[in-house]
Amino acid sequence: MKYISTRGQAPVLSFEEAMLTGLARDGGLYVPEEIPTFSEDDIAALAGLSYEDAAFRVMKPFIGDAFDDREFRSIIGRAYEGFEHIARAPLKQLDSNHFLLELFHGPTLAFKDFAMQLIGQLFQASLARSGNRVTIVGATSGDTGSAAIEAFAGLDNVDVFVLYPHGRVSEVQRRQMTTPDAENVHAIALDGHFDDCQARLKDMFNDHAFRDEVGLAGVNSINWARVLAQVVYYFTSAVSLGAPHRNVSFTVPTGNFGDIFAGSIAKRMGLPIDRLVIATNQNDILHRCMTTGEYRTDKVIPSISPSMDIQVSSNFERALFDAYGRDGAAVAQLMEELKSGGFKVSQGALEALREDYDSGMATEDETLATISHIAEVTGEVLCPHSAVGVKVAEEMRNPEVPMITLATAHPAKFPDAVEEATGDRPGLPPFMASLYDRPERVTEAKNDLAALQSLIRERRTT
Ligand SMILES: Cc1ncc(COP(=O)(O)O)c(C=O)c1O
Ligand SMILES: N[C@@H](CCOP(=O)(O)O)C(=O)O
Repeated sequence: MKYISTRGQAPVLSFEEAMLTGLARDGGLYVPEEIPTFSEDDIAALAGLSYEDAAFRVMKPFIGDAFDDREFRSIIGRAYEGFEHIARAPLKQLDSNHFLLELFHGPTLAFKDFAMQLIGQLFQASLARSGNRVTIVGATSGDTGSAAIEAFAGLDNVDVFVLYPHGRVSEVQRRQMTTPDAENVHAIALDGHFDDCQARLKDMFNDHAFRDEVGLAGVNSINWARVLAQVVYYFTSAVSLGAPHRNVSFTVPTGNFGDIFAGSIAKRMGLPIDRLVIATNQNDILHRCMTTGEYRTDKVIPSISPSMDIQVSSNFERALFDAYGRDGAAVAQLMEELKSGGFKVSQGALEALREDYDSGMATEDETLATISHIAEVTGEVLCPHSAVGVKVAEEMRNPEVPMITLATAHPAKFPDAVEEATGDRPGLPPFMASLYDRPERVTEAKNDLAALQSLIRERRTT
């Protein structure tokens, strides 16, 4: 399996190389040259398997010979052993044909753990073999950063720097990033919003001298391995509702477009997905784009679902690459136009996007009302991101096709919003009980590339 860049000008890489490289050297994102397909029998054979066994079968065709089967199985086993739920990603029924896929039973209580725990193990195995050292820099609106710090804290051969928007993550998210005391992890509160963090991260990758000097690696969904690990739960959940003999749809609370893009990969592999619904909060650039064809950035408006307060949606580039017939030059041109505020998607590409995706948005009031209504009717307490998904799913769903909404974080990560909606403050699980008592360690930084690069050079232990 080979990986190519969405901008068509970077070296073609193997899985392991793409995983360690992060952003392609032409500024694009790596995608598989071809998507492997599963037959109906392959999909049916996933029924009844453990999450780990299903993960092995779904991911194996993408990794080639990077890890032998024994090693890959044992990496997967270690990645998911810390999850609190035996099913890893359990389904809950909300209504006759609406299901919630709970993705928050990992160590940092968000869907990011599914990929990050795996990547931590993959990096460790690969770096131990090569003896190389890397500096991981991540950009986060709250959940990727905590998951990355949890996955890489104390590991050999790796330093992790996480840029988060100062004052724009929840207290639980911040403490998850600032309280671990391992010397190789560093939380940086950037004076800006998430898009600034992600832009500086991409600037660092595009500064080839710097990336080579520090051995820069990425664990955002820039990294194909992140997307790949997220493909698995589309299969396990659809199969448990009757796939391949029954179609299902998914609604995905969306910001950086990695999670829903993983769903589109599952569909192209042969999983019978009827609709993939993009659900956004009031930062609704993706919904506006799907509706009008105009992708124009606007001011980020802080919301009660802060992890989705994103305007420059990184993985949309991967979807555009496919929608433009895998024309790297066309994608590079669009990304150039994005630097000055946005672009218009061609009619053909928009039609291609609409073949795969529907979209909807939830206002702040609708999000709160959904948390309150669902708690009252079903007893399920949603985090605000998941509530955005449930609200949009209810609007968009076809009663004939089961709808699965991804519940992307635990409500206890966003207790203020949940308390406002329900009157009850959700508590953290016992294993995180000391979070509020631990000392915090954080560096405040300006939104300035050179200053950030100096900070990373100074603090790196490797
Ligand atoms: C809780 C939560 N829900 C939804 C999203 C959106 O996911 P994606 O960025 O993959 O679209 C994020 C951020 O990634 C998140 O942290
Ligand atoms: N919502 C994310 C933003 C970064 O997304 P990623 O999937 O590219 O890592 C977060 O919580 O940090």
